[in-house]
Amino acid sequence: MESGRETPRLKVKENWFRGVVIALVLVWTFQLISVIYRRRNRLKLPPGPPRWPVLGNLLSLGKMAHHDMANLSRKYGELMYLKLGVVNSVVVSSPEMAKEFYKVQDSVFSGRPRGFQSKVMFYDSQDLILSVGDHWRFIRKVAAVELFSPKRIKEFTDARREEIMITALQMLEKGKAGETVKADGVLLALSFNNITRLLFGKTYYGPKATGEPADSAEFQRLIMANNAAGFLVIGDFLPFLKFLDLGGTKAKMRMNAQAFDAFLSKRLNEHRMKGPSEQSGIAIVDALLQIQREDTALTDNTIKGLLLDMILAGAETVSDVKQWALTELMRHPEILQKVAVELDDVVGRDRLVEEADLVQLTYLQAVVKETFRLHPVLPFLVPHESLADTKVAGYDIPKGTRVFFNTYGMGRDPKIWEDPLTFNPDRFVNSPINVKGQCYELTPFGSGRRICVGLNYAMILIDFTLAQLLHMCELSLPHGMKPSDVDVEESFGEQITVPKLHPLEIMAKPRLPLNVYSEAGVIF
Ligand code: HEM
Repeated sequence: MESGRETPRLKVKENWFRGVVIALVLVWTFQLISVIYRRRNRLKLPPGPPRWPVLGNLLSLGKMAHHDMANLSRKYGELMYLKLGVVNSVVVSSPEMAKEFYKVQDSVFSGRPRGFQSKVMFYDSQDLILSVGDHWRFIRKVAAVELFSPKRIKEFTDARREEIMITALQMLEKGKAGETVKADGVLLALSFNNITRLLFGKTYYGPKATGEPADSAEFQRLIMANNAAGFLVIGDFLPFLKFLDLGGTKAKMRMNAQAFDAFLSKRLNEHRMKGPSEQSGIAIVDALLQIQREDTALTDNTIKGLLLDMILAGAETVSDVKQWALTELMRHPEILQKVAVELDDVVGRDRLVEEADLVQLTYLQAVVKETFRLHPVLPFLVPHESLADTKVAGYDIPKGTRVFFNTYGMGRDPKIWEDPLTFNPDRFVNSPINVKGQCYELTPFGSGRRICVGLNYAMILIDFTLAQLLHMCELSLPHGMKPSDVDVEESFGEQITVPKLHPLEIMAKPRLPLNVYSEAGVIF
């Protein structure tokens, strides 16, 4: 007896069994591949550029992906297919086609892609921007009804005015000392202060920040670290490279996710302990905690995800739009002059702008629309994903297809706009086109059921800041610089936004009688 050792017969049997299993796996894999292959071949996909094996069209998109998408779709048409690694994608480039996705098949295309970032940073897509299905419906309702209702937005009017005054004062003080300001810095600080004041009742930027200095330093560090990390993870497109961490993006995202989570958990704990303060509106975090007390489906992770959405989606977008608008105004003194004339007609020179004036500032609104058209800060919006197999314009769109709305290309398309490269707000004067998702040639906030939930709030921030700054301040360029020297170079790549590459530099001087400032508490 050879106890503890295998007999030759047993070994033969085992090898035979292994062989059969391997053969079966191979046959099954082969069958699966051929089924997928046959199915793909049967599909009638929209036209698109030739694809490389494995990489597909990944190499067709460079650093300025929105330029490449716009150029390619000029060649391949209003519905273009791109294969980004393993990800089926379509690019939508005409108002008619956008309507098909946003309206006719809104529910089919209401999904969002998932990836490494949504998993580690956004609580496995438990936030609002990245969630789908019933969970999305639940938070969307909370956000639309409880957080961004007209009543709630109005409650924060005083807070918005105060924050804009702080910015105007800062600019005027610099101007008095003969110094210019970099618009990106002051506008970004203003946007983050507006958002965090809405969310937590505190501000974390600038000398007048009301948050603890350590919290302010951490918040600012996190914003910079998040931008530095980027948003693209190659393994989301080429799964066989999932084990790699090119450029350390995944490690950076994990670290940022932990630090954001710690920051947000601290805010939740503080507000749980203190309860709401009603100084100027109930902070959104208090409103969410109140809802949580009545409906436990609103978990801490969902609340934190939603707060993170608003921090990351609602500040840089708003400040980038304002900077692009000011840039175009400084390049076009005749348009700036028309804005000033309107402000003096509507508001006069013996008081400051109030939010109630905005509805009458129709030329300024046209300037903002023209800014959205020529400089969309989200050039292909936030991608959607199809939740089922479907057909569009006779083409097959498989389930899981990513949808990019080519707003950059559409905004510059001569088939849609006359003289599209010229900044001309007059095209929107007496025009029915608005940015509320009903006019598919101009959808900077998207459209349909997933339209930006912060749209009305964002528009007030943009219009009010521009109106107030342009009414209070005489803006000029640095000494020796001509309007034609102001560049419109874009940068792309940090997150999915397109800010101005070189910050706009401006000098602010008072343009109203000095008593108007002192009566409003702005002393410089
Ligand atoms: C100029 C400023 C802004 C622009 C251009 C913008 C644009 C967008 C776009 C294009 C989408 C996706 C729409 C779609 O999928 O069809 C979106 C979604 C969203 N935005 Fe904004 N946004 C801005 C400001 C804000 C602000 C101020 C907030 C909140 C404080 C906000 C919060 C959100 C959220 C939570 C979503 C996800 C909605 C959902 O998926 O159901 N955004 N935004």
